[in-house]
Amino acid sequence: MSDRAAIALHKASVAYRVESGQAKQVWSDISMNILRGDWVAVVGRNGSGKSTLASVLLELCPLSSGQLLKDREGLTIRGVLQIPDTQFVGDTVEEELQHIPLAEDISAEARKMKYEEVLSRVGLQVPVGRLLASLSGGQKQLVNIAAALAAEPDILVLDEPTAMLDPAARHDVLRAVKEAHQRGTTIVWITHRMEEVAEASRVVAFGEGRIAYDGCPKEFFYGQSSGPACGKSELSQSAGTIHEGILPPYQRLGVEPPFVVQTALLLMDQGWELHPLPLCAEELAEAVKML
Ligand SMILES: Nc1ncnc2c1ncn2[C@@H]1O[C@H](COP(=O)(O)OP(=O)(O)OP(=O)(O)O)[C@@H](O)[C@H]1O
Repeated sequence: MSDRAAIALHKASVAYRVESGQAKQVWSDISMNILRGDWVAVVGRNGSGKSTLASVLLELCPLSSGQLLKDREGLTIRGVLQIPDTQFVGDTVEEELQHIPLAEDISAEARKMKYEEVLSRVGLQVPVGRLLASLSGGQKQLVNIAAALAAEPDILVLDEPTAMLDPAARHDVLRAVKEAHQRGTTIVWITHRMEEVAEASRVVAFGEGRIAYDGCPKEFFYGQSSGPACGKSELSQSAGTIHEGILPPYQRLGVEPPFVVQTALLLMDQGWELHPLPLCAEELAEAVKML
């Protein structure tokens, strides 16, 4: 485990028991360090093992072999799972927020105001006494995200947190997670939305039960043309990590790049040199201005 890692996997394998009673191997021999303060985007096709990573990090799924290592006792890890209802412990919004650290002598009124503030950080405005069963899927997901953020964990694991959200709510969640990251929370963000990868300092791509790519987002989308590879020495030690080859990693993994990258690649195909290589609309605008 690297000195800078908050949490690490060492030669980790996971097997699920299936109906026939046999074990189905999902990962084998995965090693990776998640560094303190990292923002890791986890990508890969359906069934490639991303949610299994969330479950392993949250200690909901045991390893069949290998180790999950933490940098210290008491490291706090919170997660937001794909299906919000599976995470609820209470019946009302308020009951989901009761673990938030607050002064013991706080008045009922101040407590209610604090809960409303926590919900408003992700743009959710519902009465705190509202029954969870009466919320929409996206609203339920926002309750879980608000609760996880308010706990101010050392590591926040988000499994497709924006899958059910409208664009405004996605924007609010991204802003709130960025603020948590700036305060020092390490982020592990599992996503199929490639535009969300732009926020990350690092991309880990799963493919066929192993880590198929571990590196920076620019290299993930632009391959060798992104310049010198970003520091990877401390990251994945997976024996199967792929970095060779001419095709950019996203193409080898069969995922579709975000619109900004698609536009940039078309411009580059037509002979334009872009600086910087854009991952977001602001960078694309900057690169186009320089042409
Ligand atoms: N509880 C379980 N029992 C048996 N097999 C499981 C279980 N959970 C997941 N699997 C299998 O493990 C593999 C990886 O599943 P996982 O949910 O980790 O993939 P994923 O990359 O998150 O997929 P998606 O993008 O569709 O959410 C799949 O083949 C899935 O069928």
